[in-house]
Amino acid sequence: MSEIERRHLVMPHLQPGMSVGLFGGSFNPPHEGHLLVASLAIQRLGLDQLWWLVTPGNPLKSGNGLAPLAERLALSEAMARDPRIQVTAFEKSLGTAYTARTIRHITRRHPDVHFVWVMGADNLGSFHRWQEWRRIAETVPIAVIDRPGATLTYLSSKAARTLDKARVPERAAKALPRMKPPAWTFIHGPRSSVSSTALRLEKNR
Ligand SMILES: Nc1ncnc2c1ncn2[C@@H]1O[C@H](COP(=O)(O)OP(=O)(O)OP(=O)(O)O)[C@@H](O)[C@H]1O
Ligand SMILES: O=C(O)c1ccc[n+]([C@@H]2O[C@H](COP(=O)([O-])O)[C@@H](O)[C@H]2O)c1
Repeated sequence: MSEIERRHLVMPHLQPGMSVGLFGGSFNPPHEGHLLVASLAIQRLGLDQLWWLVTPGNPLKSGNGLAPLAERLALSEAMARDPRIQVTAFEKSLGTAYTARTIRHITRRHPDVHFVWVMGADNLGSFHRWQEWRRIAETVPIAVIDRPGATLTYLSSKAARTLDKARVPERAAKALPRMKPPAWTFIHGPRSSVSSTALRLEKNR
């Protein structure tokens, strides 16, 4: 295992009462869109920390073309300069790529911290295919950040329809981390149309 992987296997340090965003992704590679989501979430949700959770591998994506974890970590570190952003790969040490298991582990270990799952609007469209997605929504509040091409996803996605009654207005976003789940909101703000897929295609051209 590389040195950078080893350094990122430990869960970041926390204090009781903190509000912490959990921003999971492949980051293959990380880009400006991720930074925009991170800063918007920190600002609008009033977060003390945002964990940039670099996944060992999205269970719904083929591993084809997935850069090594060490490379994705190094690029993420170089990009996320805000001290409130903690780049971590501790899911690898848990031996899971499933978000439900990650969240169960984190919330049991830190019952005195207010966690909120952060994801782009495109992920809301496939959220109902994630393992134990209902359990995730019952365990932590969720902030969905607008993304070009996915702005209206919340109208059509199975998860959004199922969780309709748990949706809170965007103006209540600051209170979201302390709300009893299920609770979710959709956050609008500056958008970026960058994607890792486009960057990989450009690189291989
Ligand atoms: N430009 C963006 N705007 C809003 N959310 C984004 C943006 N890019 C990525 N995200 C969100 O960041 C998280 C991690 O995404 P990921 O690392 O898969 O990047 P991606 O650009 O979507 O990658 P790929 O094109 O390979 O699917 C997801 O929740 C995704 O919705
Ligand atoms: O737990 C699942 O079943 C699951 C299915 C798809 C995606 N996820 C998680 O969603 C996050 C975003 O993944 P990605 O590849 O869209 O960046 C990342 O943390 C993945 O591990 C989780």
